[in-house]
Amino acid sequence: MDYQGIIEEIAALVRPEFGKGKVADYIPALAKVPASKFGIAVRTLSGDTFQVGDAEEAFSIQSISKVFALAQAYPIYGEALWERVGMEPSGNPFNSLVQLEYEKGIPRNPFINAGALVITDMLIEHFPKPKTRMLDFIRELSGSDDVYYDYEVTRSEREFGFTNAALVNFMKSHYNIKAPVEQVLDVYFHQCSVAMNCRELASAFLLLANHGVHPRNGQRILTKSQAKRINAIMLTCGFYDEAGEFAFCVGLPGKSGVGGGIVAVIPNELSIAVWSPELNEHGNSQAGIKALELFTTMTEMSIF
Ligand SMILES: NC(=O)CC[C@H](N)C(=O)O
Repeated sequence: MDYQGIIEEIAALVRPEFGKGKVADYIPALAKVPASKFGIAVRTLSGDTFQVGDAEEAFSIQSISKVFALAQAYPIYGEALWERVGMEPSGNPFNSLVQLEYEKGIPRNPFINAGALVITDMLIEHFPKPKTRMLDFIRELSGSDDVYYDYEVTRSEREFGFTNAALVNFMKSHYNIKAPVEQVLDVYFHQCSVAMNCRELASAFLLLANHGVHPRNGQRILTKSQAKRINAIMLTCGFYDEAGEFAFCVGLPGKSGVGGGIVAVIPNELSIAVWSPELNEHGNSQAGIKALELFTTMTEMSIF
């Protein structure tokens, strides 16, 4: 398959999407990123890399980090993890508060903010240095020591993190948060501010195309079943209240972030990362979704 030709064609075809979305500004540091950035990287399990545009430029991965957090917590807590967070799509925006009250402080899934904050709390309970461990884990998976915390973004998240603070406080009142509220927010804001590029992201997500085995050193990080389940949750919950449409148009498990990144996985084959900072009304990359839709259409590859 001529992946290089396909992604180059996609980079040209998505141009009309530019200007239709809006760069995230509720985290002020993200608003500074030029809207015109665009990159795609494809990594195959057979060891090839294909890339186009700004695929080597680091950006804020934001909620894509929720997958890395879950991939650390799941092997430690096993199925007990699901006692504190659910596995159902929320049908609500990523930072929604409403469901939490009806459902007594148990978030719907690990990819909305509330659920990710519970996973962060679990990582704090287990690891003496969860922030260092997060970075080490992502560096190990991506094979790149260049992955870093963008502290300007971390500060910006903290300064305007009132909704996340509300979520943690509410869950703490339901005893679903164990660590101090400030610590949970600190680790979570760091994890969201991880900066890396499309190539590194695509490399890291090969883990989930490879049934939980690190594709380069052969180390098993997740059981086959855990990898399947994380992919299932990416498919049903990875795009919040747009998860149905993403499955409908793209047909792959994936995860987005408000930095404009999206990573998707074709099990047994490849992973693909796209970056374009302008977001649609659901907080997902406008051109990124279009690019992935074109990718599965042109390659005729999806999980369905
Ligand atoms: N959807 C996202 O990428 C949101 C992440 C962001 N850091 C937040 O917590 O609001």
